[in-house]
Amino acid sequence: MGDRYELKKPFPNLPAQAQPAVCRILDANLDRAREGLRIVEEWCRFGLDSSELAGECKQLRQEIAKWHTQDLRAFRDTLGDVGTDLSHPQEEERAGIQQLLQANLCRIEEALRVLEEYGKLYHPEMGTAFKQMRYRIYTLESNLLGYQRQQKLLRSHLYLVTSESENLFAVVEAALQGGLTLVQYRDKDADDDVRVETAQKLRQLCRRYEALFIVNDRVDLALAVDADGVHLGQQDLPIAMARQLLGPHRIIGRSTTNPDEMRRAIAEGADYIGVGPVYETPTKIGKAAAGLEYVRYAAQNASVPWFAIGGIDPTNLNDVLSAGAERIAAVRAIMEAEQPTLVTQYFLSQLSRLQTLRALKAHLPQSHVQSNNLTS
Ligand SMILES: Cc1ncc(COP(=O)(O)OP(=O)(O)O)c(N)n1
Ligand SMILES: Cc1ncsc1CCOP(=O)(O)O
Ligand SMILES: [Mg+2]
Repeated sequence: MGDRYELKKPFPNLPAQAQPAVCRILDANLDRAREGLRIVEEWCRFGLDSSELAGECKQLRQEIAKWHTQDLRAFRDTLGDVGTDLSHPQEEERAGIQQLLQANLCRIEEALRVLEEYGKLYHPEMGTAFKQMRYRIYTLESNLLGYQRQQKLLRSHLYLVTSESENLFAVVEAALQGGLTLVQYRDKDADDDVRVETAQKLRQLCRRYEALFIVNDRVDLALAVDADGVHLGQQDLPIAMARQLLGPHRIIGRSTTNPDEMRRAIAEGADYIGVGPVYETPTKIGKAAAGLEYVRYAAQNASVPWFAIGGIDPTNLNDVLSAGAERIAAVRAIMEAEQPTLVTQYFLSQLSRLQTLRALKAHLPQSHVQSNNLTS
């Protein structure tokens, strides 16, 4: 195909009086699809640094452009278009990047569907071409969502695992206000109807703050509420089985208490692992501490993001970080805090200070690190 699609035989069946309207529909939707793609492409390029996803958007834009011939543009009549003033209130406000992307992907899909249907009247090959492009958008959407999740996971250094609480939503929201980006819903006792309702509400809350939402133990519940992923312990479903059920783009985390479990979790495809319990904890009675030794082992050997967990609070955080942790998970320290926002901010500030220090150390000569006491 050249730069523009060659019109071998436009309008094989359509009466002449309907042709201008169809041309205007095609012209408007060719524009709409490309505009939407450009918006998604910019995020893939500048927000996610993904040349692969940006490249797919660009290719689709170029394929659409080939159909946008002069014949169709010639029918444009913007002044006479009764629809130019119609805008949806939701177009005026976007809660965040996720919503912006979702809205534009939806716009592209709608435009491609219109092009598929009306295109069949215009040219024998247009319907099939746009149907294929619509399926490519579905794939793009799913890859984009998966990529976004992985990026967010990489950027998350603090993980709140919830416990039953009368103030569950208020505490989680307070932590989100403090900058938390990763939440796990953990409830070992509630009935399923309560679990579904609670998970749905937490899911909504996390969405509002653009935080990842993970469900503990239950793949079915994670799917039912469209969670970003699931956390599985050693006694829960095998990772391969969970992956089959969840598809390629949701996050799967696995608990590990020793090097052997770590090796297996990573080999089986866990996206992240829990490392602990670092200290004995009343949140998990009867579970022996794996200790700081295991944290040191993880710092040297884990090849996926890992969260030190178990008994971590502001008083011992420094010991855990000194053992090499860059990510931590906590239940009581946040769920039972008088000021969950402040504790969250404290954890995050210490974790981010550590990252800065380690990045600095990696770029400075060793003599400078020692003489300026930049050890952590
Ligand atoms: C981040 C994280 N790490 C470890 C666990 C513990 O999971 P598991 O061993 O399955 O125990 P329960 O939480 O199910 O009691 C976790 N939940 N999160
Ligand atoms: C769920 C879990 N898995 C290992 S330790 C732990 C509980 C951590 O809770 P806390 O932060 O209150 O000690
Ligand atoms: Mg479990």
